[in-house]
Formats: sequence, C-alpha cells, structure tokens
Amino acid sequence: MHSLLIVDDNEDVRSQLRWGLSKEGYDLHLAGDGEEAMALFRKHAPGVVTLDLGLPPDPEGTSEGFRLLSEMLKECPETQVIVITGHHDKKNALKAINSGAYDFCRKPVDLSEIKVLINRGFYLHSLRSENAKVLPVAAEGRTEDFMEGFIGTCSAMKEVYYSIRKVAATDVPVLVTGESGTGKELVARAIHARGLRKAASMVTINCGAIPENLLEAEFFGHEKGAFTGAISRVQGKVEYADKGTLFLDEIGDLPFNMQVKLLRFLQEMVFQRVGGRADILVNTRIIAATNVDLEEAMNAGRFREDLYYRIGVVSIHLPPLREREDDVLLLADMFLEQMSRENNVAVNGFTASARKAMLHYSWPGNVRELENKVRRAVIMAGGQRISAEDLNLDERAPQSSGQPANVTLKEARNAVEKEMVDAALKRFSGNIVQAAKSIGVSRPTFYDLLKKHDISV
Ligand SMILES: Nc1ncnc2c1ncn2[C@@H]1O[C@H](COP(=O)(O)OP(=O)(O)OP(=O)(O)O)[C@@H](O)[C@H]1O
Repeated sequence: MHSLLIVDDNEDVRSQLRWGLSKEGYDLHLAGDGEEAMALFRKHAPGVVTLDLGLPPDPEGTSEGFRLLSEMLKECPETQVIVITGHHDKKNALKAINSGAYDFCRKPVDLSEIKVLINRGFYLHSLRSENAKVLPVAAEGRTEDFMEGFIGTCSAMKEVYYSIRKVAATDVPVLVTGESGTGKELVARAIHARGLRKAASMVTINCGAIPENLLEAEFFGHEKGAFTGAISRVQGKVEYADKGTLFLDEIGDLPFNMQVKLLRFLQEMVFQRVGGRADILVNTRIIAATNVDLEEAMNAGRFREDLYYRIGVVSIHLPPLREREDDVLLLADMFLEQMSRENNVAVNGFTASARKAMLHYSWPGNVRELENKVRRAVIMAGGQRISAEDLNLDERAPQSSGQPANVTLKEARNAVEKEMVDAALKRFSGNIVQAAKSIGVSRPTFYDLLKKHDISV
C-alpha cells in the first residue's frame, strides 16, 4: 500500500484531506508540526509527502517548511514532496522546486488537483525506486559544459545545459522560451530523453499551426459522430502522451477558448473526447515552448494568468544566436560537415570573410536560419570554400545585406524580417503555411509579420 504523509498545522485542512483522501487506498499519516512529521517520515518512509510551508515555529513564514523539505530529501531523495504554497506565491513555489520538491499546489487546496499530483507522485516514486540509474543529474555535476545533440560552448548555453539536467530529474512543467529557431524543441527533447519518462513517447502539439476549430479534437480526440466527418473514434495527442511527455509548442498562439480547456485538463489530468462523456485520466509531463513574451501577452489579456502560473514555474531561456559569442562558427562548421556528407559534395570550410560575415550578421531566424544558409551554400558554392556571397551575407556590413551602418539594431532587424517574409512569399508563391514554415515561424506569427510590414498577399 502507498504510504502518504500530510504535513499541515491547520487541523481543519488535515481533517479535510483525511476525509477527501480516505477512499483512495493510501496508508495515510498526518502531522501538525516538524517534529511529528519527521518521526512519521522515518517510521513509514512515505513515497509522497504534501508539505505546507507555513509550519510552527514560523507559521506565517516558510523557514520551517523549507527546513523540513531539505531534511526529508537528504534522508530519502526518492520521496516526492508536493509543497503547499500561498495562492500567488510563485516565488516560493519556484524556490521549492529548485530545492528538489516534485511539484506544488496552491491554497486553498483543490481536492481533485491534489489527488492528481499525489497519484503522479507515487508513479514517479516507483519509477525512481525501481531504477535510480535513470537519474543522471546526481552524477553529472555543474562542471559538464556540453550536452549531447547540442553544439555550443558559450556561457549562456552552459547555463541551458545545467538547467536541462536539473529539470530532467523532476516532473515539473517546464516553459522553454526564446526566439524562433533557437532550439526550443531540441531542449524539450533533451529533457524528455534524460527524464523519468524516457521509456514512453514525447508527443508534440503545435498550438499555432492547427486551425482553431480543430484544436480541441487534436488535443483530446473525438468520438464517432461528434461532428460532420467524424466517422470513427479518434484518440487525441494528450491520450498518446500518457506516461510520457506532452510538448506544447508555440503555446503563446493558443486561442483563449482553448487555454481554458487546457488549464482544466492540467489541473486534473482528466479530459473527455469531443462528443464523449467518459472521463479519461492520463499521466503526462508538460513541456511548453513559446517565442512570444507570455508576461506581455498576459498583461495584454491575450494569455490567461492561471495557465501561465501552471506551466511557467520553471523556465529555460534560450539566447538568440547573435548573443552566443563564437558558437555561430562551431554550428556553421557542424552544419557544413553534415550537409556536405548528406549531399556528397566536398567543401573545404569557409573563407575568412565568410566567417567574419557570420559573426557580424544578426541572425533573426537564429540556428534554423544558419542551417538553411549553410545548406543553400553547400549546393551553390562553386569552389572548395564557402564565401560570404554563397551564404548570401554581406561581409562588409555589420548587419544584414544592404543595411547602412548607421541604423539601429531594431531597424536592421525589422528590415531583415521584411526581407525574409517577402522572399518566403515569393518562393512559395504566396502559400502562407509553407512560407511560414520555411522561415521557422507559426502561421499566426507570419500573419502578424504581414500586418506589421504592411505586406499584402
Ligand atoms: N545548439 C544547437 N546545436 C545544434 N543544433 C541546433 C542547436 N539549436 C538549434 N539547433 C537546430 O536548429 C533547428 C531549429 O531548432 P528548433 O526547431 O529546436 O527551434 P525552435 O526554437 O523550437 O524553433 P520554433 O520557435 O520556430 O519552433 C533544428 O534543426 C535544431 O536541431
């Protein structure tokens, strides 16, 4: 039987949880202070603990809660601790996760939400206990300055590798932020591949690429006859992500209506297929990515605050390529090697001026743009070495092609943006989906760019 310890100094809360969880079949233990909690912890070795941070002798603060959290994890690192925090206390929720808590729940505790967290906690506890080897984080210290699948040695990327290793060992939702083409999906894959759920799949939903009326069915599936054309029952992506990871790409583009449904699902991990009545329970880890500033979207009323707090407790920010020091050259060499092999073309590196141009260019499309430019250059290069011209870069100008030197970075970026949108439209004869894909942005973002630069299709 699963042993569960509840630590809360409020007698009413303890009674409510005792009552609410009595039918779940746990071996339930309740403590009102730190001393009692540690005694029960040592005696019953619970797989999951719910821990109110405000405990005597510091019921208004969090010091005793954090002390207990660290003592428990020191004695038994496999224990999954869910901390109970104040309603808007994102700071302490984040601190607790950083200190090794598995997840958090806000007051007043919602019974169905905590049940989901507890069940997931026991699931993770059994995975961890069965195979402690799946946790690479303890062995890989902060000194690891590289990560398989990634090229880059600048200090900002080392921070990213460190964060990936750290969050991979937990099950908390992670928000990956960064401009388009910086490697957000690569980060999501790295977290999944190093985490507890690596034996199951990572399922991706591109929230910006699916028409609004089809999104709910994409997430949750549909029953036969749910709408015209629904000729059979179809499972949604969420169902396929059971036991694994659900990667929500471009979450900033999720329509408001769907944000409400997603939040409801995230709180209880239960959903119904479109046109169905049965509740379906899944156990999945959420990783989301966005290239829009969600805090700004939240302030503008385009993104729900409660959803932001649910998905954004831990975030990993990817720096734009132009801020990664010499990494651009390492990446360019890697792409060159890979593409000359793939295309069976012998190319012997870049000219000095090509290297200079790559270092000076602002890379609005980031790593994806570099990859595309090198791919094109490998095919176009007449000689043994790739020149700035083959890369379509101007070796003289500090920014993009044709920009006078006295423009601001913002102006230069806008000009490049417009140039890329124009070129993509031309290349794909006005096909928005293909044009957006080719420059690495979502369809809604592409429409925003058309509007911003006053381009008509
Ligand atoms: N540090 C890196 N090392 C090697 N390859 C990288 C790195 N970062 C990104 N890439 C490659 O660049 C391309 C774009 O990366 P990815 O799709 O992960 O970006 P993204 O930020 O998710 O883009 P978008 O916001 O448009 O969805 C991929 O081919 C990826 O493998």
